Formats: sequence, structure tokens, C-alpha cells
Amino acid sequence: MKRGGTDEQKRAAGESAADTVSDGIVVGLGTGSTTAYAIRELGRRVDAGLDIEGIPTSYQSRQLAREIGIPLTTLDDARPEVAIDGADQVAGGTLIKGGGAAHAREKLVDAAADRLLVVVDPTKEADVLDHPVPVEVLPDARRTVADAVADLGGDPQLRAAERKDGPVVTDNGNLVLDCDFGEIGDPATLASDLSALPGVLEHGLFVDLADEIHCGTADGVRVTRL
Ligand SMILES: O=C(CO)[C@H](O)[C@H](O)COP(=O)(O)O
Repeated sequence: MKRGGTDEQKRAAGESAADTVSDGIVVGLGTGSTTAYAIRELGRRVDAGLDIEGIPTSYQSRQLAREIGIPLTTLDDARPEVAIDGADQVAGGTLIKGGGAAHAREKLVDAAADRLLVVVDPTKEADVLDHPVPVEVLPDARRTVADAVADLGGDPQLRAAERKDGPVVTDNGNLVLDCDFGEIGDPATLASDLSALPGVLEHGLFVDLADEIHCGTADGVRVTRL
């Protein structure tokens, strides 16, 4: 399910985005292995005197930020000027996210931010999105949403946990259907069709949300401004 480049590519992308963060702002802290490099770099800069607050998007990013001493706040109290987040696939400014099943809170924080910086490696870039779309559903809606996804032309698979028997349960207590639609020609329409299904908490299509893509490559970081 997850694609991934090298740790060096991920580190370069994460640190590149973290290095753009300026003093006195609130930063949305995304989830995943690439974003973790950004959070660690922000932690080093906080140690060196950078004055920021972070809004985590998951249990994982909250724990990491706490461990390394980034002061935290919430959307109740602040709006992020910038969010830094990873992606499972990116085409232009549109992303598929949710490989870590954190896409509901990620979308909340990323959409609230003035600017979204996306940190990826070259294995995540595509001309046309074709990665399965994670759809977080209320447990009772697992079957009805799966049927509706099939009606939309998708192939829904309940995400299984890797280190326990049974399904993945999200930070919100829900289940995830990974829905393969093949090539997604019209992400905006699919996004609104999925959002309209009763029992869907959130899906992983982030349509036109990205402002900058920081892609770590063997030759350095390629930054695309959208
Ligand atoms: O969407 C996400 C979590 O829900 C992640 O940002 C996405 O899966 C990318 O993760 P990684 O940087 O580990 O490849």
C-alpha cells in the first residue's frame, strides 16, 4: 500500500520544508515518516530558539512533538499559518493521503492552514492519481459505504491491522476502506461523491490543497510552488 523513497530523500524533503518556517507562527504537524523528519528539524530549531507552536494531526505527531519539545496548541485556540504534511501520491496540487489512517485530522489541519507544504520523495509523484483512496467510515457504515464505493466504480478493501488480528482502527475509533478506482480522471467529482456518502467521516483526496511540494531527490530538493 505505501510507497516510499529512501530515508535520505525523505529527510531532505522534510528538512527543506521545516527550514522555511519563520519565528512566531503556528505550524500544522502532519503524519508519516517524511513529516517526522520535518518535525524533528523543527524540534532542533526550537532548541536553538525558534518560537513556534504546533498543531498535531495524529497521536504519532503529537507524541513526537512532545518528545522533542515543540510547544503545542489546538484549532480551538489558533490557526496554523503553515502546515507540513506528507502524501501517498501527488499530482499537481492534489494529493492522496491516509496511508497512516490519519487523513481526517490531517485534512482538518491542512485545510485550516494558510499554506500547505507537502513533503514527498519521487516515488509519490504522478501525472494522474491512481493510488487507492483511503475512506474513514463509522464502523456501522462499513458495508453500506463499501457497496456505494463499488457503485462509484471502486474496489473497496477493509484495511487490516499489521500487528494485530482484525482491522485498523483510526485515532477516531473508525475503520478504513482502501478504495481502488484505477486512474482518477476527475478527483474533485470523486471527492464530493465520497464526501456525500452517509457514514463517511473523511476520505484521503485533498483536492487543490497543496501550495508547495518539497520533493527530496538524489540531487537535492525540488520545490514546486503551485
Ligand atoms: O497521509 C499520511 C498519513 O495518514 C502520510 O502523510 C502519508 O501516508 C505519507 O507517509 P510517509 O511519509 O510515511 O510515506
